[in-house]
Amino acid sequence: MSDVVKIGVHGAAGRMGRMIVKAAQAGDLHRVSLALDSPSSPLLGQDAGQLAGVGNIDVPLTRADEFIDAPDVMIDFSVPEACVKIAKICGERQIPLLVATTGLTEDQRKEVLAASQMTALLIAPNTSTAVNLGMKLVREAARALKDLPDGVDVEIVERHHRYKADAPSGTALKFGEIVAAELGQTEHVHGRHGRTGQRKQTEIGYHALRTGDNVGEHCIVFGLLGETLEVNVRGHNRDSYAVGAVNAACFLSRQKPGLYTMDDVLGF
Ligand SMILES: NC(=O)C1=CN([C@@H]2O[C@H](COP(=O)(O)OP(=O)(O)OC[C@H]3O[C@@H](n4cnc5c(N)ncnc54)[C@H](OP(=O)(O)O)[C@@H]3O)[C@@H](O)[C@H]2O)C=CC1
Ligand SMILES: O=C(O)C1=N[C@H](C(=O)O)C[C@H](O)C1
Repeated sequence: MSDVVKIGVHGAAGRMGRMIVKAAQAGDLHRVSLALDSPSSPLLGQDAGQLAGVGNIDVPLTRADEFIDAPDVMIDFSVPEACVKIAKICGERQIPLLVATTGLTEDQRKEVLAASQMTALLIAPNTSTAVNLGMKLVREAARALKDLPDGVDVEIVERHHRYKADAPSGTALKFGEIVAAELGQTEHVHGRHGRTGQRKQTEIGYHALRTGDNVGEHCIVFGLLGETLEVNVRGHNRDSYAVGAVNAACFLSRQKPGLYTMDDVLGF
């Protein structure tokens, strides 16, 4: 039996989907066997490799609601509504699934999570190694600063390209979740405007910049009296997300049903 991991890409014609196709075709450990996209995509039928700029790979872009042959693992970089649908299919067909799509509502996230009862599932708002290491550093910083007599103010600034549809980023929300768990913050404040009054100690602030073609930057600010600590991660291009996603997918393809994290993949 071939050891080459057959990868399905959901959202394959998108900015990230094309990067995933390119990364999945590199080397000899994995290959794209399925490329799915919107049933209304004008690109249906076109070769996924051609769309990704890597030449013909004999994998046509196919409607996400009409695929027969199951891959060894599915990678989802799509939109929330489609993510929920593919998670249901992958759960029912026991296809391991990496969910990278962000902007899901709490109800949508719960629907996706149900798939982990039947197959291996990893929900990763960010598949970059540097970002996930940054999350580890932020957890340590919050843990170290949580009992300061004068307190610590945490604000998260994220920067993304003008095309991004959700705000703040899923990565920023995950950073906030990590900080809140350590500091016990309960109020997530998105932007500020008007006479807000003094900042409360229970707040975490989020600020989203949308400019140009920024592929993703996150700065977690720990404000103390007299000094500031910042953890900053900046993407140069989308390669870090794509390589991280393909590595995570190959990890998932070997796992039993259950919920996994990027820390499991990276060994952090
Ligand atoms: N976890 C991570 O590391 C990262 C996560 N992301 C996240 O990935 C997601 C995608 O980002 P990006 O690639 O920039 O976005 P794009 O909009 O470029 O890609 C989304 C793709 O999904 C397709 N799509 C829309 N509706 C459906 C459907 N019903 N079924 C299947 N496919 C559908 C879109 O097709 P169409 O254009 O025709 O609508 C498009 O091809 C975002 O949520 C983003 O936040 C991004 C980078 C890194
Ligand atoms: O939309 C993007 O581009 C990105 N989205 C993800 C998020 O919302 O965290 C990950 C990365 O920051 C790029």
